[in-house]
Formats: sequence, structure tokens, C-alpha cells
Amino acid sequence: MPEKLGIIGGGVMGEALLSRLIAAGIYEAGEVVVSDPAAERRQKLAASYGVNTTPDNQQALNATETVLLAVKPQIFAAVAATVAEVPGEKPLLVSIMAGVPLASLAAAFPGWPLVRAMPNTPATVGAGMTAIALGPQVTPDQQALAKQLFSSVGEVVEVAESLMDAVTGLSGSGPGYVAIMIEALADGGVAAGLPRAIALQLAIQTVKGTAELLQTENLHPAVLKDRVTSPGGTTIAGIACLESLGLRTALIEAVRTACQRAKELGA
Ligand SMILES: NC(=O)C1=CN([C@@H]2O[C@H](COP(=O)(O)OP(=O)(O)OC[C@H]3O[C@@H](n4cnc5c(N)ncnc54)[C@H](OP(=O)(O)O)[C@@H]3O)[C@@H](O)[C@H]2O)C=CC1
Ligand SMILES: O=C(O)[C@@H]1CCC=N1
Repeated sequence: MPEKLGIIGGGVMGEALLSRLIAAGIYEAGEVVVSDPAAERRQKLAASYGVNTTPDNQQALNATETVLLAVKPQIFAAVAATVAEVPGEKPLLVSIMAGVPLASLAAAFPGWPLVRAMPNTPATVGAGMTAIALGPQVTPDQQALAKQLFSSVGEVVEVAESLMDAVTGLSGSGPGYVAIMIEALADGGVAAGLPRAIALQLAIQTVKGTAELLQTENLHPAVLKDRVTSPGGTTIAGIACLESLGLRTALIEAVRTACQRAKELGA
């Protein structure tokens, strides 16, 4: 009896989504099959979540409701080359691969209802940000299902497919940028004399608290910045330093460059 959810690629994101979908009760462990070539990885996923595992991607593609494609874009062509015809009604295929357009998915999975999604790693703790773009065959029920799947790992927004590479450059890759910012803030604290553990705690909670404040009070970032900067005080001195070193430009260029890289991966 085929499972309801098939996951192709049980890596970082496959596991993040799997763990939250089961914790949220959207799928029971016995309703899920994960395909991955690494036996050690399969054993780990089976032991941690009680899901079925297989080295055969076709078993995941035979899932009745949803197939999550969570392999690297660089191996998509190799995976697609092995796909056999699935008889009868096709499940919803949700790809989280960076860059790979719906048109390429449709060429590999003709006639399948397709969703292109871009989650991010905070999904692991239910604080993710996912954008989805729907293919033409997706029914309203499948659109609701796609939103439900990603709601279980955080916030969901629907966008035009033309924006998905920009999403990837911002929220998909963004946790990497923020992690570096936090590490650098902690380094600054250490340079100013703080013990490492305290510096890291201060940096993490400052970033988390600032994001929560902006979100909770629906504040524009510039308003919050103005609130923190006392005339002739410490914050404006620090900001002047950031501006002279080009932090804003660096972040803008990081998002644009990552967006461009997503386009290259999907070409
Ligand atoms: N990491 C992130 O922050 C995000 C990633 N993504 C996207 O998610 C996808 C997965 O990324 P991520 O989880 O980080 O990558 P991982 O490498 O952690 O996961 C991919 C998994 O697929 C397995 N795999 C390799 N070849 C095959 C195959 N032929 N059939 C089935 N499975 C295979 C890999 O096994 P092995 O390691 O043995 O090769 C690995 O376990 C990518 O397309 C990426 O663009 C999207 C949003 C955020
Ligand atoms: O770095 C990458 O290519 C993937 C996609 C978004 C986040 N990680």
C-alpha cells in the first residue's frame, strides 16, 4: 500500500520538514516514505521518526497525496531521468530545489500538479519562511494542502514564480547571512572585552528580540533605528561606522548575487 507522503532526499531540509509535519500531526509516521541513497541516513530517519525509508525514489513517487522533492538542484536531472510513469491520478509534487523552474519540473513530470517552494532552515524549529508558486494543474484543495504543509514549519506566502529566485536570495539564503552577522556581533563583543559565551548570548537575543519587536508592533525598521539612537550617543556612532564600511550595500549585493546564482542553478 503506497504511503501518502513521499520525500525524495532525506537531507537537512527533507528532515526539517519531515520532523515538523509529523509533530504537527499532518502525516503519521507510517504514512511517510523517505528515499535517500545513503543507508546510514535512512537508518537515522527511520529510528528518529518511525517513517518508512527506501533507496528507490520511485517508491516515494508512488505516494498518493504529496511528493516532496528535496534533493540538490545539481542532481535534479539525474533524478528526473529515472522517473517512471505513475499510473492514474498524480500526487501533488512540491519541489524545494533552488532555482529549478516549474517548466523544468513539468518537463520531468508531465501532467503532474506542481508547486515550487522555497522554505528556509528556521523551519526546523517552526519559525520558517516559505514562499510558494503554483503550477497550472494545482487544484484549490492542493493549493490549501501546500499552504498547510508549510504552515506547519512557519509562515507561508504565495508569489508569482518570477519572484522565486529573489525569494531564494533573501529568505532562502538569509539564515546564512544572519548567522554570520550574529557571529560577527559576538566577535565584536569579545573584542570589547566580553566572555565569548555571554557575547554570543547577547548577539542572538538582540537579533531575535529586534525581529520580534518589528513584527509584533508592525514597526518600520527605520522607526526602530531612530528609537535606539540617542543624540550624540553610542548607537549613532556605531551606525556611522556601519555606513562607512558599507553594510547596507553588502547585504543588498548578497541578496542580488544569491538570486543570480539561483537563476544559474536552474538554467
Ligand atoms: N539548506 C537550506 O537552507 C535550503 C535548501 N533548499 C533546497 O533544498 C534542497 C535540499 O537541500 P539540503 O537539504 O540542504 O541538501 P542535503 O544535501 O542536506 O539533502 C539532499 C539529500 O538528498 C540525497 N540525495 C542525493 N542524491 C539523491 C538521489 N539521487 N535521490 C534521492 N536523494 C538523493 C542526499 O544524499 P547524500 O548526502 O548521500 O548525497 C541528501 O541526503 C536543495 O535543492 C536546496 O536548494 C531550500 C531551502 C533552504
Ligand atoms: O544555498 C543554497 O543553495 C540553498 C538554497 C537556499 C538555501 N540554501
